[in-house]
Amino acid sequence: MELVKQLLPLAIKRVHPTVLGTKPLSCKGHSAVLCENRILVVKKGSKSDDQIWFLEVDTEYVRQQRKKLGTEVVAWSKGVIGNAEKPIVISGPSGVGKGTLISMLMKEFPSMFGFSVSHTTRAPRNMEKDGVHYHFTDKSVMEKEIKNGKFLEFASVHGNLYGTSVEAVEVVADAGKRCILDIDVQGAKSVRASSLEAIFIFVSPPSMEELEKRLRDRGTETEEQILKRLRNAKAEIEQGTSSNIFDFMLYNDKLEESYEKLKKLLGLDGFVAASPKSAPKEINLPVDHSVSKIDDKIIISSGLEKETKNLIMLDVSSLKGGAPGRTRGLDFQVIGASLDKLC
Ligand SMILES: Nc1ncnc2c1ncn2[C@@H]1O[C@H](COP(=O)(O)OP(=O)(O)OP(=O)(O)O)[C@@H](O)[C@H]1O
Ligand SMILES: Nc1nc2c(ncn2[C@@H]2O[C@H](COP(=O)(O)O)[C@@H](O)[C@H]2O)c(=O)[nH]1
Repeated sequence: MELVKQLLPLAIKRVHPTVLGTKPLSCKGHSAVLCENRILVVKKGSKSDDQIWFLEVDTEYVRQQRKKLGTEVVAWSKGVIGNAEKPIVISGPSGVGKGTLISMLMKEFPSMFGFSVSHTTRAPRNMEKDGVHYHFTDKSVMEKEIKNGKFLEFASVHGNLYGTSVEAVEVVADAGKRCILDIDVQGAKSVRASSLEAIFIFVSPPSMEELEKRLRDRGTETEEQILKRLRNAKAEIEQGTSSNIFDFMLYNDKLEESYEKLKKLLGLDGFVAASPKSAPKEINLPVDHSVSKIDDKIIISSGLEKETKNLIMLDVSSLKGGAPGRTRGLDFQVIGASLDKLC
């Protein structure tokens, strides 16, 4: 009822809110039901991985963005089946080995992790591919997109803009994978302050001398850029090790040992990468259906006569996450042909 009170004046005044998040593609119709601070939308005739969407109207993220953008805001978040775990934010000074550790993880567990491809205004390095390593972008374009609320976080790092778009995180969740973000300390601080639940790891070098050696040996930066990155590294290490942004510190001395420690803190030590993923329970919702809500349960019913009704239940209390990004943990239960059990 509170949400209706909030939405009604907007509808009467014909307020056009800023719409954040990727919008659902059009479909043959939809049903919708109010769930506290968001509207659950069931698309008709869509594929099983694109049936449930949430239009967030008064969630923490929406309130934050409303304040930040100074306009009315709503945000889309797609419901994804299964329970992919929280994203992982990996931070640390340039050259410490974040990218190397992430590549090792993605190589060993390709079906488990997906990389959040950031936007940047810096020029591509020799081997870097647009859309794979970064989305290489013009400064003016990126600044406009920042104003339009496209980014979960952004920062000016070593003289260039870098940012994580909401879409970059959503693409990974859609693939049913756990998202890894490689971002600087300012970015980690912004994500920590946002409503995206994540775990935060700070990678630190054995010494400044070793950090400098790694940066120089990598051979990707000019002398001027190396010196700038090393100057910034001191402040980043100070912030990373003294603030309460990070859940874990990872000391990257010997690479293989550090990788084993990383796997341990992610609960992956002894995990057999080839073990089959438990298949998520997919249900094709009927095209003709109605949706209702009983306490925390959403009931999707099809069939006209009471005796022939097919009932599918979704427990909204077990949902996790939401905008920015996907709403995880959709779990449908076929509960047969009677509502009596629930009432
Ligand atoms: N434990 C290690 N011991 C020695 N060399 C390492 C170690 N970890 C990474 N390196 C090397 O250090 C260099 C920098 O690593 P990497 O590119 O992964 O750093 P990064 O933290 O991702 O840097 P940036 O933030 O600039 O992207 C690479 O050449 C890599 O091979
Ligand atoms: N705040 C953000 N920082 C980012 C993002 N993507 C990368 N980075 C950080 O930038 C530096 C430099 O990266 P490089 O590729 O130029 O060497 C490094 O510390 C990255 O972690 C981002 O989206 N947001």
